[in-house]
Parts: sequence; C-alpha cells; structure tokens
Amino acid sequence: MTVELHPQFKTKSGEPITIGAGSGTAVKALKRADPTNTELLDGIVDRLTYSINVGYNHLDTAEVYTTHPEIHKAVVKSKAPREKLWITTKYIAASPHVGKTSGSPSKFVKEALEELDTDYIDLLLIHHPFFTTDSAGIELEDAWKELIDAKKAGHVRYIGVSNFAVEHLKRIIAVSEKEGKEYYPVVNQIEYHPYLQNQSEGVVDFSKEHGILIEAYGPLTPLFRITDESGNVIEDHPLKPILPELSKKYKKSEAQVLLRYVLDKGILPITTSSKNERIKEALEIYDFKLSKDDVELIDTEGAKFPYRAFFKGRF
Ligand SMILES: NC(=O)C1=CN([C@@H]2O[C@H](COP(=O)(O)OP(=O)(O)OC[C@H]3O[C@@H](n4cnc5c(N)ncnc54)[C@H](OP(=O)(O)O)[C@@H]3O)[C@@H](O)[C@H]2O)C=CC1
Ligand SMILES: O=C1Nc2ccccc2C1=O
Repeated sequence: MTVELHPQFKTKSGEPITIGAGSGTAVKALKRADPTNTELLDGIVDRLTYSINVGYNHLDTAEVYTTHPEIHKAVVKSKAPREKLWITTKYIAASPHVGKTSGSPSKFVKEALEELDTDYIDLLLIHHPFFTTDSAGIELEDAWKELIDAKKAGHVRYIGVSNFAVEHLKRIIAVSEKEGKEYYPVVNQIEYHPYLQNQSEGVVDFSKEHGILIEAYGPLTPLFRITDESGNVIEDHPLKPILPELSKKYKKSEAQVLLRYVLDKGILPITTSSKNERIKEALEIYDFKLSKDDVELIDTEGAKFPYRAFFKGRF
C-alpha cells in the first residue's frame, strides 16, 4: 500500500518508511504528570501497537516524551520484527518542560538503547537548537559531533535535526563537512501545514537543496488547533470552507486531504490520534493524489493565515 516517496529511508530490512506514528503529543504537558497513571501509558502502548498492526512502520518518540518504554512495549506486543520498523528518537539538550535531561547525546543514546531494548536507533535527531553551553552545558556543534560519533559507533543508522532554521543547519553542516558525506543531517523535523509553510525563512528550500528530508509535525493543525492567544477557537480561517469541498471531491476526510497535501509537497507527515479509526484513516492516503491546482489552492489560501502552534517566539 505504501509508495516509495523517500527511497533513501528504508527500515533495516529494506522497506520504505510510512508516515510516522507520533507518541509525543499524547503525553500531556510533555511529561508524565503522574508516573503512576498506568491507564494513560497503557493507552499509548495500545495505540502504538494498533498503529504497527495496521501498517505503520515508522514510530516517533523523544527523550522529552518519556515514551521509550511504551514504544518498546508496543513493538513487543505487535510481534513485528525490530528490523521491519523505523524508530526515531530525539535528544534534547535543554527543555522548559522537563527538569531532567540526559546531559550529553552519548549518554542519551546509551539510555535510549536500554529503554527501547534495542541495539540500534534508526534515526536520532537533536530536538531543537535553542541551547548553549550556558543553558545546557553543551554547544550545538559539540552535540552534533556526538551524533556523528554515535553513527560511527553503529548505535544509530541516520542522524538529523528538528526545529532547525537555516542558520542552525549551516552550523552543523560545517561540522559534517569535516567528516564526510555520510555524516550530514538527513532529516529536519519541523512544524509544517498550510498555515506554516516555512517554520523559519527559507528552511524548506534550504533543506531540500541539501538533501535533507523535511518531516512535518502538526500536519493537522488547521483542523483543530487554531486558537487565539487566550485559547479561544478561531472559527473563521481560509481553509475552513475549502477543506470540506476537497474532502467531497476526493472522497477522503479533511484530515486525509491535509496529510496528502504534505506528501504532495515532498514532505513526510508525523501524525497521531487517540482514536483507532483515525490512526487507520491517516494511513489511507497512498491511493490518491491532489491535483496540482488543488495543492496550489491550499498553498495560496494557507499563506493568507500564518499560524504557528509550537515554539512560538523562537523563530
Ligand atoms: N519535533 C518536535 O518538536 C515535535 C514533534 N512532534 C511529533 O509529531 C507527532 C504528531 O504531532 P501532532 O501535532 O500531534 O500531529 P497532528 O497535527 O497530526 O495532530 C494530532 C491531533 O490531531 C487530532 N486528529 C487526528 N486525526 C484527526 C481527524 N481525522 N480529525 C480531527 N482531528 C484529528 C488528534 O486528536 P484525537 O486524539 O482526538 O484524534 C491529535 O490530537 C507527535 O506525537 C510527536 O511525535 C509533535 C510536536 C513537536
Ligand atoms: O510532541 C511535542 N509536543 C511539543 C510541544 C512543545 C515543544 C515540543 C513538542 C514536541 O516534541
């Protein structure tokens, strides 16, 4: 059912990766508010297991989500061979959301391998670039060098970044240049949807020009996340009347139209839901394509309403 949109990314057993099943936004406030709340954690395991069983081979986690154990449990429950799955995790150097971070990427990799109970990570990202020696005890270039070293040691198959602007990409590419082609970043995971077609100026083009795949988090933002600063839902935005029309035209849900839009832009969506039917539906986007005109319509209408849901004030 999947198409080989990004043939450079295959699981260890050689299958192209699907869109990603997220495990971040399910953890409220990005941490276990109550570590004894096993109901919540079991729910995440169940949804991830279901995701694997219906065909996702791409799971997205991060240090800050604290969902490595749930990812591991889901892999075991699904009985999927490890090499048929693609697991992305993210190192965070400093976070306003968590007191504890692992410190250095090398320490994080060791912990992640244990928590995931695996001997390799498919893709390791730096979660965001907003740290310095003062705030986190490590500089961006040094952190990136540790990702390169983790790849050299065979602990990770690919390395990349998240929430990086062009200036940050340039800084790490300068480090990679000294190491050789295979140590360049291969992914930049950023917020991406019609209302945020460039998380920061020029980042999509720059990433594409440098062979860096953009992964889109928040791809469904126009459907449910549009609020004013006080959190009140904004009902009136340009895609509100257009998405139902496209949904009717393609006989697909509005969510499927938005996910397909992202794919049609050459970008790989990461999505999630607490509802099994939506998880399954999100994967059913490989059997249709939006016309060039409809992609342009979404581009044009989306650009009229710039909206950022994550990392407000950082770019
Ligand atoms: N690198 C980074 O900094 C970040 C990474 N991420 C990663 O990306 C993943 C996905 O991000 P997220 O922003 O949640 O992705 P989405 O934009 O796909 O939003 C997911 C939300 O959409 C709702 N939803 C799903 N399907 C539908 C539908 N058919 N109709 C209406 N609403 C729907 C879900 O609610 P419901 O449960 O009710 O279905 C869910 O809460 C995260 O889990 C995380 O792994 C996310 C943010 C930042
Ligand atoms: O999943 C996530 N939700 C977030 C909210 C704020 C900052 C980062 C993230 C994630 O990575």
